[in-house]
Amino acid sequence: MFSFGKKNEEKKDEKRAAIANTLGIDLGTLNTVVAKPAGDKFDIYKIPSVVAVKKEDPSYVLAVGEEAKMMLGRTPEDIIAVRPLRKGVIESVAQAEALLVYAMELGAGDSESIDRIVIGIPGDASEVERNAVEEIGRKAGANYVLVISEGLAAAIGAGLPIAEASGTMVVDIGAGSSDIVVISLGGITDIETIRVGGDDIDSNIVELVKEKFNVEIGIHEAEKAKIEVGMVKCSEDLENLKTVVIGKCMETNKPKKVEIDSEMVAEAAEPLVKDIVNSIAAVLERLSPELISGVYNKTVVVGGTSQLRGIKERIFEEVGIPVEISDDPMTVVAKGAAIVAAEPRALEPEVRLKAMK
Ligand SMILES: Nc1ncnc2c1ncn2[C@@H]1O[C@H](COP(=O)(O)OP(=O)(O)OP(=O)(O)O)[C@@H](O)[C@H]1O
Repeated sequence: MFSFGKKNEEKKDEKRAAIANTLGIDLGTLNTVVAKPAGDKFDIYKIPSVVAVKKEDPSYVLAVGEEAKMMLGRTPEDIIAVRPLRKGVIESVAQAEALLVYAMELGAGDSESIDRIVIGIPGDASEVERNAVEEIGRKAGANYVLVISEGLAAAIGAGLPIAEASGTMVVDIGAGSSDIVVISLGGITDIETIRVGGDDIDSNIVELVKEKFNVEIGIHEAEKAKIEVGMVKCSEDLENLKTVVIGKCMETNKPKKVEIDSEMVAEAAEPLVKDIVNSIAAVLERLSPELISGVYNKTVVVGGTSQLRGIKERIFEEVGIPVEISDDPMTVVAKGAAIVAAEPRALEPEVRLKAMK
């Protein structure tokens, strides 16, 4: 692909054509994000990671993405709407393939086909899981499929100095899994993955509402409340916001309004927050002193759950690292993957060495 010795214009045309047929994909538990390089920007497509299938034959896919999401919990008896990934892991290969084919079609747009895709998956994915995703990518029609850690993709997408020897860190708090990744010289030097994320906050909110008000609310209502008023415990005096959700009274079975406030969300988020700070602390314990100043100077938090108020303050209070919250937390992984797809040599050793000179 990168044939040296050709005339500059020829090389540029080749590169443009190659980039037009590349995609970066963040195959997420909740959302699948597709980034397609377009000049020096990206076209972004966001798809709910949901497929609707026949109950009798779960490999028979009826709808994907937004259309399937509308069916979650509301489907007729013979149809079920499911998420192909759970906690960042593929649960059904046939359903994940349908999701990926849809994502690739959306990303391909007018291009006839997609040559190269790079897919971000959780950092602790096993060899079997990695191979399964690669296989799905090839089955979905890509000639070249590379699977990389979401954390590394996020660092590249966030523009962190990954090639430098001084080190940098990414904390990616997603829906079903979270990664803490230390990167230096273009490669991962340490990683801690926990299979928890924003989804766990939602189910904790459902439980708390049941306990406190004897009312059952849907998981979507819980997520909506979390996004509207969410915060985490920290020493900063954050405003206690309030919102109202409707659930089913467990005594009367009638609809009942309940108020959810920021403090309740913070309580629901506490187990996840503790897991995150403990994982960062574990990484810091293992961190070489050569990398500590790089990590201190440049740690970025990405992923949808990074948007909870107070997370930046809480991490600093607990582990002493000043972090930056990405202003683009939900698309950086796909963007980073797209950069690697368009320029696979971004990860090659000679590029890392060059970056050291
Ligand atoms: N403003 C917000 N405040 C708090 N949480 C949010 C906000 N917006 C989205 N989220 C949460 O972020 C999570 C989705 O984030 P993201 O898209 O990064 O995850 P994912 O890539 O699908 O999951 P994973 O990386 O675990 O596979 C969900 O739990 C969602 O509820």
